[in-house]
Amino acid sequence: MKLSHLIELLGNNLVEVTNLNGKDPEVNDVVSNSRLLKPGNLFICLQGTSFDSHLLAPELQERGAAALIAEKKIDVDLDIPIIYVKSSRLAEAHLYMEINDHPYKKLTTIGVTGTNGKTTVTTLINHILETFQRKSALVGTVKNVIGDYVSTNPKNTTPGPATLAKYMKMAVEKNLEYFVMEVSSHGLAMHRVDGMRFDVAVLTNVTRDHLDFHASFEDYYRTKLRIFNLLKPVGKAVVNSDNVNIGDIKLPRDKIITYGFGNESDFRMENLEISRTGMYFTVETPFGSKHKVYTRLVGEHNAYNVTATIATMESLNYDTEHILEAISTFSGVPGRFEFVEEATKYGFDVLVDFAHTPDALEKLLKTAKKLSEGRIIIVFGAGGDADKGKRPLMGEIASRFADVVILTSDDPKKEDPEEILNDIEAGISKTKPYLVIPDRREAISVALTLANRQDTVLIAGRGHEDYQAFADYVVAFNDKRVVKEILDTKFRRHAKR
Ligand SMILES: CC(=O)N[C@H]1[C@@H](OP(=O)(O)OP(=O)(O)OC[C@H]2O[C@@H](n3ccc(=O)[nH]c3=O)[C@H](O)[C@@H]2O)O[C@H](CO)[C@@H](O)[C@@H]1O[C@H](C)C(=O)N[C@@H](C)C(=O)N[C@H](CCC(=O)O)C(=O)O
Ligand SMILES: Nc1ncnc2c1ncn2[C@@H]1O[C@H](COP(=O)(O)OP(=O)(O)OP(=O)(O)O)[C@@H](O)[C@H]1O
Repeated sequence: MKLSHLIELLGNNLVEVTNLNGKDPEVNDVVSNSRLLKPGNLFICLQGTSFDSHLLAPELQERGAAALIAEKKIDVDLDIPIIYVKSSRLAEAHLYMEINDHPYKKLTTIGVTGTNGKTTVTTLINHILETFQRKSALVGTVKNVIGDYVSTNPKNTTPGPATLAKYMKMAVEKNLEYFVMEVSSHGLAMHRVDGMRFDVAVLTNVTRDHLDFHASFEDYYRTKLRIFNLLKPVGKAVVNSDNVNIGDIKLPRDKIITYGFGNESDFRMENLEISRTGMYFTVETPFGSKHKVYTRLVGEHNAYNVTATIATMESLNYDTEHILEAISTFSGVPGRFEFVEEATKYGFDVLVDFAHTPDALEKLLKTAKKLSEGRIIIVFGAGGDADKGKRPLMGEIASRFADVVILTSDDPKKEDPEEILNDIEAGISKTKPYLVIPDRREAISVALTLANRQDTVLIAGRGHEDYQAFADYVVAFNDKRVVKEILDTKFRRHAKR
């Protein structure tokens, strides 16, 4: 394709074009990673979070780039055209979709954003679609599945524009019909999804997280709302109106479908009954029908996730009773409110959960308290290189709801694990027993040893993850596996008779 065609697509992102000299070179591909550059490519330079690829400009020309896109002045003499834009990331998002023939147009696209619940909702939607024998791709934190292509533990929850466009094109080539994806606030802020449009965009909730990246809670909240600028003309917004003020969404009311316990919700929940093995509740639809819902998921937060899913599927014209049948067979996402069944023979419960925000931790603790007849013992930490301000809040919540708190390492990354623990400890009430045991295996072992019959041990923060990342090394670690190993090899307590 001609460079002039790609320039036209930049719209008001375009600032100026230099070095064109009457030429209109042929461009054979678009690329933003220099390691992948081939002669004839249009290269997008951008100021990244750790690297500035504008600095590579002379090398890129030398290696045959047809032209460059830049968002900063390139102060070296080049012969190839330079297209200056306001935002290289925005250009990236649009151009990758263009060269992949806008695959989102051939798919029914569902994007789920929110602080918590994205993986649960996307996985449940995907499960329902599979039950209806619809072919669907799933993209998110735990895995990316596009037909027979599967990648586990992806680098990003929301892939960058190049990978996203590649996945969508793959989905079209594999004759898939749906594309269900998690949309993180980083993804929205970095324009990763700006080149595509959604048939349904879901907002599960916005509570404190990522304030290392976003300037303020307001900025984080507004970033989440940006997903609603990316709807297809037929698109619908599905919103938790108990948490989000729908007046903040700049869409006509008939484009917004709300859900919650509140009286004004379009999909209104009531009569929630929670047990260890699942929940029953009622959902009243905007059409006035009332439905009894059964789900194997546990916790009020999961009632929200299930109802978000019902609203989404209804908006795509699926029959409510069939949706509910499919929901009843969903066993959940690994590492989310997952019991380690091996512990029950000792008379106590062990639960692994991915709660790593104050809100998720509170929801987890409240649910566990409802279900447990004994004490709640919680083992948790906080991830490194991330929002530090949430740490004391998590400490405060843990000591408010749990009987015994054991602070340990989560995923310290480049931070000193002891400092992370100090940050959490600052929020802990000193009137309750708590321990600080940096080694996660040891912390879990102590929690299991302390557990009496009928107690519940919560191991929070790592969920399905099977590693812990430290400054210079990564260790294999999966909470559920470690619990089983400790019970199998070290536990000397008599099993329940
Ligand atoms: C901090 C951050 O978010 N970084 C993301 C960002 O990277 P970046 O573009 O800033 O990368 P960079 O290394 O500075 O490079 C800048 C540019 O130079 C190019 N480059 C770089 C080196 C080189 O030799 N040649 C070259 O051309 C790069 O291709 C890039 O275009 O854009 C990339 C593509 O979109 C992302 O993969 C990458 O995510 C990193 C891996 C990451 O860890 N991000 C986390 C914070 C994140 O995004 N998390 C959310 C989930 C959050 C949650 O809910 O918990 C997510 O959606 O994953
Ligand atoms: N609707 C919800 N409201 C509050 N907390 C929730 C909700 N759904 C799940 N959680 C909590 O968040 C944890 C992670 O759930 P899930 O993986 O579905 O969310 P997520 O948004 O994908 O998280 P992440 O982006 O960090 O991967 C769960 O283990 C649970 O503790």
